[in-house]
Amino acid sequence: MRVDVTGLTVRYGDVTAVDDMSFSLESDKIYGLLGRNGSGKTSLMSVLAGYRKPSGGTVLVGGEPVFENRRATAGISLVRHVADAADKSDKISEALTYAAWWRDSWDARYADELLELFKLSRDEKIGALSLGQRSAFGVTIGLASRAPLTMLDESHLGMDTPTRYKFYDALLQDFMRNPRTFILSTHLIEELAALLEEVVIIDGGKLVLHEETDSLRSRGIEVTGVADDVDGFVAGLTVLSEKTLGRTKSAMVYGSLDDEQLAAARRAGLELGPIALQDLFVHLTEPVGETR
Ligand SMILES: Nc1ncnc2c1ncn2[C@@H]1O[C@H](COP(=O)(O)OP(=O)(O)OP(=O)(O)O)[C@@H](O)[C@H]1O
Repeated sequence: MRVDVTGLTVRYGDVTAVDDMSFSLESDKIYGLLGRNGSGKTSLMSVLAGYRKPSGGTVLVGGEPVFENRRATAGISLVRHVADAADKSDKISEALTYAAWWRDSWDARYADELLELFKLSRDEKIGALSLGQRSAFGVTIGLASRAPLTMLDESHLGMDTPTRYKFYDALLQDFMRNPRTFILSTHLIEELAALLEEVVIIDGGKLVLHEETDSLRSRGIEVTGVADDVDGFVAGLTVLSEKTLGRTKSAMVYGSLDDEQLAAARRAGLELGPIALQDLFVHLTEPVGETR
């Protein structure tokens, strides 16, 4: 499902959470939505889901405005950190019935498969679930909705590492079987990078960049080698982070290297690799003057 956002503004009283934002997302791709705390991710997704009326600008999903448009919102699923569609005293089975009622595209058999994958029982009360289990239940609702636009807001919260990887695998497998547009908001870009075709970074309610993940990686480079050689090589370059292990050092450098620099790196026996996206993200959203 295609998404077109033009001049979108979301205000809460005096607070501008989304500030004149414009971008378009194509159908059937997995997008990462990245932003620091309070950058406007949840506000943006709430408007895309039709939960909230924009204060200004337009949002079209599949070419249609979404606010108070039942036909458009039937094709959209937004799962926030907690299973907010469900009453905490509801059992999982009751919450699933509600989710199924709301969506034409709901796949009950797939929901059961996901419950089994995440080891969730239908008789469990939502309020009795741990944070990680609630997140897994949210993912179950999000994936089984099979909505043409599915948005998962920090859906990995509280999940342990094996569960997060189960979630990523399930999402990718289901995306390949049933392509649709996913927007995944996350702080764990490194873990998700293999899934994300494009990344949207926002900061202070503004769009910072919208770029293919591979092209984002080419904005920097990791330089590894003997510590003194690395230090000599990166002098004068923008270094985002450094790690030292014994005599070996790795430095994340922002920007690309020219042919001369590449040749110098080879001569010095330095290894060059892709930059850590997490470091790039921090750099691109770092307030001026802030150091880590
Ligand atoms: N209901 C509200 N009333 C007033 N201000 C709000 C409300 N919801 C969000 N805000 C403000 O809008 C801004 C954006 O918040 P939003 O929740 O959209 O950011 P976020 O990127 O999702 O944050 P996080 O990563 O911390 O969840 C913040 O300054 C926040 O304090």
